[in-house]
Amino acid sequence: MGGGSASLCAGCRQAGRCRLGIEAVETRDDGSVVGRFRLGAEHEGAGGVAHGGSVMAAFDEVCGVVPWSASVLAVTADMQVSFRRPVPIEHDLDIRAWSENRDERGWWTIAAELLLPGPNMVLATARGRFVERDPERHYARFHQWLSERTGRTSDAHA
Ligand SMILES: CCCCCCCCCCCC(=O)SCCNC(=O)CCNC(=O)[C@H](O)C(C)(C)COP(=O)(O)OP(=O)(O)OC[C@H]1O[C@@H](n2cnc3c(N)ncnc32)[C@H](O)[C@@H]1OP(=O)(O)O
Repeated sequence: MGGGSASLCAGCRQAGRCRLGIEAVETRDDGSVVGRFRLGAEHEGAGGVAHGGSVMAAFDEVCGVVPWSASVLAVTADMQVSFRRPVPIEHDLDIRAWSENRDERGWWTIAAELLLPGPNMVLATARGRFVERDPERHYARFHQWLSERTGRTSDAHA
């Protein structure tokens, strides 16, 4: 994914828009990624402040673009988020994400910060580990695992 508008995940493709309000994702020459987005009223927790889970989803998405920009699918293994200031809804926001490490087993450590443009204030930070997966094998293995345990695959892929 180069500079310009964001590609959509499978769920958002069905909706025809990024439901997290991610408008543009740009990959820089150094491999870092900047996503500009705006959380709408449907992401309000209370008092004009975004729900923490929506902020975490935005971090997950933009961090996932870092390996994706290197033509690698890496799934989230874990992520820690620090909420430093309330995150406003209906406001331009930036997430900057970059790789801190990629080991020989295909584990990435990706760090990110959510900024309020203008004052350029850090509102939240994240650090997560992402694991490289062959997309075809990963999702085939998932469906097999699910059907072995439940007798059915996920409804979306039945
Ligand atoms: C177009 C625009 C895009 C836009 C591009 C933007 C991309 C955005 C990406 C966003 C990123 C995401 O949200 S990704 C979605 C959230 N993350 C996930 O779904 C990951 C779920 N977790 C896992 O699949 C696994 O635990 C891993 C891969 C994280 C860790 O695996 P590992 O440490 O290497 O070890 P491994 O032995 O392989 O697996 C650990 C245990 O998980 C099981 N396991 C591993 N893989 C699977 C699997 N596929 N299906 C079922 N089970 C599995 C193993 O059997 C084992 O069970 P046992 O022996 O212990 O019983």
